[in-house]
Amino acid sequence: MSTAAQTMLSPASPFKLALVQLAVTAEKTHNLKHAHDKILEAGRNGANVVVLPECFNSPYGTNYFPEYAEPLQGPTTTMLSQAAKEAGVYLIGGSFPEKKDDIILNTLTAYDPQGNMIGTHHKVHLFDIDIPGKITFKESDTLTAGASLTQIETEYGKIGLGICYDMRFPEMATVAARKGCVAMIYPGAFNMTTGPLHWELLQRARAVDNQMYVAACSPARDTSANYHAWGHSTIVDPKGVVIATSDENETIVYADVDPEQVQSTREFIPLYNQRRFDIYGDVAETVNVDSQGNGRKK
Ligand SMILES: O=C(O)CCC(=O)C(=O)O
Repeated sequence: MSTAAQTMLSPASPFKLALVQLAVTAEKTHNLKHAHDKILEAGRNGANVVVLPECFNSPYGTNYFPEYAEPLQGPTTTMLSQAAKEAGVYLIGGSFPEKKDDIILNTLTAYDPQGNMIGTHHKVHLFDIDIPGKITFKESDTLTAGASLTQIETEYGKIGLGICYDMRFPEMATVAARKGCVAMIYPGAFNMTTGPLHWELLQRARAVDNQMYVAACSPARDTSANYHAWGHSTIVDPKGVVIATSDENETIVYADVDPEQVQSTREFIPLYNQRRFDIYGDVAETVNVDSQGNGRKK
């Protein structure tokens, strides 16, 4: 292990990662209780870090966001904090529509095993696409985008966070990797058009580019809902190999994450230390905006 690569990684130890591919309904109270039960189940099965899907407390759809939105301190984060503490796990609590003054954000909150909130991420790239005859979706109709990147510190090392469409923007994962994260984790909810095309490919791409673990956690597919999630929650290792995945049904996907794999991958194929920042600059240095957008390059 070269010193240069070692110093870029935060102190880290192996952990068991669990992705809860939750069956989400239109009933918020039920979703919260069900998510709570599944977090505890993952904890009983030995998980150290548990992840929920994007928009786990409401159906996914721009029309639902205003109806289900709640303040940051509300029933959803109360449940998440309690569940993290009861299960004794780090919890990357999916996302929910957060009402903040007169705007709605797609918000991810993360907790330590004592139930303290240790990070929030507001989806930075809103899902606005139009594939004629297939899917049209415009999150920006009701949501406001976040303006900063988020990495959390855990006893297992640093973890970078994004939400779904954020996965398509490679800079986010690259910044996280260069800031010493061992994994990039995305609660997400791809669909039946882009899911089969890109869901796994994007995760493998982010993993192989950055030589880090990448995981994405989807809701289970509900064919009676308006939006049919792709499912297939997946964990990819730093070599780009899928080490755990699923179909579209409710399940919990588990894998062991070993930060040593990040180090050895970077040693065998030393991209990490071969970057030519003298030619194109270091994205981790140039992208450093706070929640107000200060620091953004003009
Ligand atoms: O990027 C995609 O294809 C899907 C993104 C998405 O569903 C989302 O951001 O919620």
